[in-house]
Amino acid sequence: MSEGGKDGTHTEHLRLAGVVKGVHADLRKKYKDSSSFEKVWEEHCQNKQTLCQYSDAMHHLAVDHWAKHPGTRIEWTRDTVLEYFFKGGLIKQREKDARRKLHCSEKDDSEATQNENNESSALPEQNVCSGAADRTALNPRISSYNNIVLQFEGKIRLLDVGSCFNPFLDFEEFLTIGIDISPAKPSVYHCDFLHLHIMEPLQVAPDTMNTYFSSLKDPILKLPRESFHVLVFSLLLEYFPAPYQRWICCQKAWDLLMYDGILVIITPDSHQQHRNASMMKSWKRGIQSMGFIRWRYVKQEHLHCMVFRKIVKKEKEDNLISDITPDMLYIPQDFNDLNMVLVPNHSSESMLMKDEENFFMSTSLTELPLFSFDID
Ligand SMILES: C[S@@+](CC[C@H](N)C(=O)[O-])C[C@H]1O[C@@H](n2cnc3c(N)ncnc32)[C@H](O)[C@@H]1O
Repeated sequence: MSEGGKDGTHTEHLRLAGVVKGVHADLRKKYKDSSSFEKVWEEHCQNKQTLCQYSDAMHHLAVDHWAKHPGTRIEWTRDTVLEYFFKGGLIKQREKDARRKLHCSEKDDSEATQNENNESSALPEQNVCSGAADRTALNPRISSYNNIVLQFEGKIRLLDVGSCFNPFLDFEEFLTIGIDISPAKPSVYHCDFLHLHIMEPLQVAPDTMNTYFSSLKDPILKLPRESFHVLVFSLLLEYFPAPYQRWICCQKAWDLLMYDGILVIITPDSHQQHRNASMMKSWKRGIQSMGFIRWRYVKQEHLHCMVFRKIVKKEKEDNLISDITPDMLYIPQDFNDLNMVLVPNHSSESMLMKDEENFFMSTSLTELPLFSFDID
């Protein structure tokens, strides 16, 4: 490619990144200046021109500038989902659950009470010790708990929230439903996930379920509880200016997933892994308090990639006495006005966030993991 061509590509990359970051910055500013987020969000969703510019820019950024090589967040998600369901991931977790349950019952027999006043008492693994397995047997809503791994005559049902350009559609292992407030492709359904209504579960056979999801009507206003094997939030949560919106999204993910289903969260961060380690710990604790357990965490050069498995939710009382709040799903941009810098010659897109900057400016998101671990 000629120098002129490279320059042209670089300029276009900067322009697209500017559009995306400009929309994020504008939304955050309006949220900070307003007392009603609902109003800000409603106006945002009605601003079709801005939304279309954003989705078009995001689509081109992802397809023309980031995804020139294999190994993107999309491939990482696909490989990880397949590993979890088909290459022993889930089975190993179930074996660990069984061992833990055995260990807990042995412990219960030998020690009547041991006051463990430490952080681990807030972890969902303790659910198993505190009777969650019994609740699983008793609660009819949890009837799918033991079936999920056996139900794959069909495809893995995957709900891609904030899908934009439907990057998972072509993977034949998945029955993909892409939803977005502003789809960049006709195959993506219009849907505001924040206002999605959750219906009662469909009590039907898996193939009937798949037929149901293959014939959804646009826009999507409601979806049945406990019907997806996978939910994906790829570059979604940081779009929202308020932590409680991220919280609502994770709670809805829990509602929509089958037991043992997984929530994949991918969020940008171009710093070294340790820089925002406390933020990731906070996310982990907050999300786990909703009835998830983190199965995998990978830090790539520009991304945090997380997988949470849906387990039995803790009893409400546990959360009431704890310090769990939606603010745990914070991002640096929430309170870091110092991160705002003015970029000359970018007029309306001049408010750029340093924490987002390296990410959206990076030429490809294909780096190998810097850091990765499973839950134990
Ligand atoms: C940064 S883009 C990510 C696109 C794609 N997931 C990816 O990884 O490249 C964020 C997307 O989330 C969408 N979005 C934001 N809020 C949403 C909501 N409440 N419901 C559905 N989609 C939403 C935006 O329209 C945008 O397309």
